[in-house]
Amino acid sequence: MKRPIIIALDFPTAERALAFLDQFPADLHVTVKIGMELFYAAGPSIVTDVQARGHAVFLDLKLHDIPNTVESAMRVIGRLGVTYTTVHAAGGHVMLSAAKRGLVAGAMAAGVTAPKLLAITQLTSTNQAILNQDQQIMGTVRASVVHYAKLARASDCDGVICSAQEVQAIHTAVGADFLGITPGIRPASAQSDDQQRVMTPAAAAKAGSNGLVIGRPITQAAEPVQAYRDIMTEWSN
Ligand SMILES: O=C(O)c1cc(=O)[nH]c(=O)n1[C@@H]1O[C@H](COP(=O)(O)O)[C@@H](O)[C@H]1O
Repeated sequence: MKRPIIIALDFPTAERALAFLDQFPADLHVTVKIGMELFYAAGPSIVTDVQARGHAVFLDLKLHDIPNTVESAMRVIGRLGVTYTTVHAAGGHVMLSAAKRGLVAGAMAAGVTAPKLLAITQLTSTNQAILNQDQQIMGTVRASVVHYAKLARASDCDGVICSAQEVQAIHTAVGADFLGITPGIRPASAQSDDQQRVMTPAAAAKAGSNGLVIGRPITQAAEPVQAYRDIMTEWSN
């Protein structure tokens, strides 16, 4: 399976997001992530606007609620024809299974392929201190991430979102066919920011990442298309 670079379209309006995206030649067929900021601002029409330009959509709404609510919301998302969507693994087995059920039912009703369901493990902004003190989860970040990956696999998810630092351990624990999609990607020269568990594109490729999620290193670059191409070169070599 092709390993995508997923551009996080973290913009406050549809106009800005689409103006940014329209710099990319249509034949590049980039995959873009629509997250909470853009979706809440622009509504579901932003999904069709991006799809109409020939790009695949990762709809990242990180659902985390009671199982019945998550299943109903996923039934709606399942109809949209997106390629990936997300749920928080911390919601537990019953909620994760309900999410999958809702997605499949929605996709079947609309006659589209069901999105791949990715469970958020520990956010890449979480470090050891946040895990142990704020979340009161003892043990290492890696152990918590691998635990959530096992839970996600047992709950019929297609993969997880994690740091590239944990991908190898996840593939060893639950199988190489389980997707480990990795944000927190930073070129070696980047300044530090809110991301805590970071890796370069080349290191993520070597670790076995199944796809990169990248926002600011592309969206805030002076030349976004060139930045995308440079990361693609590093990722594919
Ligand atoms: O679910 C995500 O996409 C996600 C999970 C995670 O653990 N860390 C993380 O950074 N993300 C998202 O990945 C993108 C990263 O953006 P940059 O930090 O700008 O590259 C943002 O849209 C985040 O919402």
